[in-house]
Amino acid sequence: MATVRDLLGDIVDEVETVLLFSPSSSYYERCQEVEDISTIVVAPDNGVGAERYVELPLEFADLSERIRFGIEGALDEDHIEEGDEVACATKLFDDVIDSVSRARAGDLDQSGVYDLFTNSRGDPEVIRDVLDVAVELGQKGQKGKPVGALFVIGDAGKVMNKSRPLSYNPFEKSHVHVGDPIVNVMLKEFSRLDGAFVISDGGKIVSAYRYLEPSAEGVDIPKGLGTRHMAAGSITRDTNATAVVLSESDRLVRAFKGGELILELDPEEY
Ligand SMILES: Nc1ncnc2c1ncn2[C@@H]1O[C@H](COP(=O)(O)OP(=O)(O)OP(=O)(O)O)[C@@H](O)[C@H]1O
Ligand SMILES: [Mn+2]
Repeated sequence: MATVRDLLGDIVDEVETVLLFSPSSSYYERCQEVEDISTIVVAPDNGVGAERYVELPLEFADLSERIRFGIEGALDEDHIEEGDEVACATKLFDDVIDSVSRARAGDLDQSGVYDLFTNSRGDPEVIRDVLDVAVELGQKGQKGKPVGALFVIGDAGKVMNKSRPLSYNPFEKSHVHVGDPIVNVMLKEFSRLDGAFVISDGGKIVSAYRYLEPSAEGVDIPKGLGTRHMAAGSITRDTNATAVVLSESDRLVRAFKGGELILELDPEEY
């Protein structure tokens, strides 16, 4: 009689590398005791002190996104090589690791999300902080009403040249950065009015209320999205900036880079 283990054990057959997504330290320790495997921890922080580690900038609600990010990160950090068979152990329904997927490194489509964080002009923490603000704004809205917002991160000089002010700039001469709790409150407050926030590579808020005037020629954004998203897509093709948009109408958060939609998040799932 075959057992469930015979049937499902195939998933990890001849696998030499395990990617552990956000393991507890006891789980990580148990993994260290397994012979002939190399372990890579993929998590928001390296609390377990893993030797091989990939930082996860956000907890992807979509499991395949999370796994692709981990594998791309492990490849980029040279923890694994293309063609390696890896097992990915993740939390899906529970707060403990409850699922395993097998993949061959390099075979999955590039997600673009890893690239968004590692190869953008803006620092990865700045992009993450802006995504956090957009997600929070999407969850809460402005006094309960849905609100839209547009953040342009990186290459700020060029972005300023391709835009003009709609109103006085409340951040003129100030030296404030995203991620600072007070600033996050300000960003949410100012998002009631029109236009875009312009943020430097390092996270300094350069301006609010900018009307972007990039050329939209040849920019292909999904149908149904309006001028805010078109402006976001276009500015990232005209400059090396990354754009993060919260939609007032469908309440999703999207990121654009190089003129393309890279990431779509539902704030309700975070
Ligand atoms: N070029 C631009 N630069 C900065 N802000 C813009 C630009 N175009 C539009 N916006 C902002 O986007 C708002 C919404 O415009 P619109 O409804 O056409 O965009 P949308 O892509 O459908 O966004 P949403 O999903 O939030 O409705 C405008 O009121 C304005 O504040
Ligand atoms: Mn609209």
